[in-house]
Amino acid sequence: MFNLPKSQLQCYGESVYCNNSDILSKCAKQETSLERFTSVVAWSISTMRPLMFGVAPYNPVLGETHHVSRGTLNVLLEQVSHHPPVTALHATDEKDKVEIIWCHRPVPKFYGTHIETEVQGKRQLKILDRNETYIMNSPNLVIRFFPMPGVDWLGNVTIKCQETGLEAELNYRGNSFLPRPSVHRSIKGKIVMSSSSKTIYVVDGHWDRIVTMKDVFSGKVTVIYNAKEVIAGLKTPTVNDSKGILQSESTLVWAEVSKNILQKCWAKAKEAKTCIEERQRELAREAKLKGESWIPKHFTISHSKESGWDCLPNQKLVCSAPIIVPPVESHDGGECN
Ligand SMILES: CC(C)CCC[C@@H](C)[C@H]1CC[C@H]2[C@@H]3CC=C4C[C@@H](O)CC[C@]4(C)[C@H]3CC[C@]12C
Repeated sequence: MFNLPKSQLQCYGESVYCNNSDILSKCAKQETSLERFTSVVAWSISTMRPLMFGVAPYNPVLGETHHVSRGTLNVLLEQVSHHPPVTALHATDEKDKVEIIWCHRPVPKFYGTHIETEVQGKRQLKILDRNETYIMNSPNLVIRFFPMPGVDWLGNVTIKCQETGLEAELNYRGNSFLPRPSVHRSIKGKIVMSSSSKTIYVVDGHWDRIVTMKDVFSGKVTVIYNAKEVIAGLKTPTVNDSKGILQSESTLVWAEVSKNILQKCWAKAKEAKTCIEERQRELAREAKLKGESWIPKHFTISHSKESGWDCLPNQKLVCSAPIIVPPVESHDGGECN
């Protein structure tokens, strides 16, 4: 398998900081709890993007970080464990008063025709002004080799807001054998009031195209998510202040490997990658000898058999980053608001 010239940390980060429309601030701005909830559902879908087959991001080294800002949204990721791999994400936006905390541990299972990676761990989105926390999970990632090569999201996602009692059940589906476009990358689900288990909206569509919701009382159908609008024409983050970049930053850690991949110098890329992995093994060996356990810089991690891995950010706010996502030009009359 070839490497994408970026790290897994960057892939996780992109799903938060690379949005064309302001789908995240919409979650905070909506007036009613039901509107906020449906916006959170749309945001959750926006983090599930189509991934490329045949290319994999780098496996992050322990302590690797990725720190990027987009407008007032500051995102910080850290690889808090290497064996097993655990990635933590913290993002805050002081203007919109939202906070995101993710803690993920991918667990791949190998089958003859595909690899199914369960993405364990939870995602939290907090709307601070309203004192609301939305807790959700990630679907599984399926890398299929046969009969049609492809990467897809599969399985169930639950989104819950305890404060308002609203809940969503989403089911990501795909083709198992027969290629049927209506099923391919489809998503079906419902939004319910958990106390009465009454369905309010039925969610239907395709996560790589359009997702709608239908009001079960009035029958009215509205588009809640349009993949094209949200993820088309995304901007690559750029370095704004090269002196401010941490030694542990993904773009710096993997710079040599990425440079060689982009120049198609495969042997050199491989050499640089082996070098990073060797150093990682060496550090792990030393730490083991000293009986030291690794302490992440930006998160406090906990682990239990029942609830798995959990990460709590050490800082209340993420500071602005030396790498920024350039603003989208709104030449067509502010389409992106
Ligand atoms: C055994 C080998 C081939 C498996 C390699 C799996 C790698 C490529 C998988 C494992 C977990 C995956 C990540 C799981 C969750 C997310 C969050 C989502 O919002 C964007 C994609 C992203 C960031 C995935 C990118 C690909 C990923 C890093």
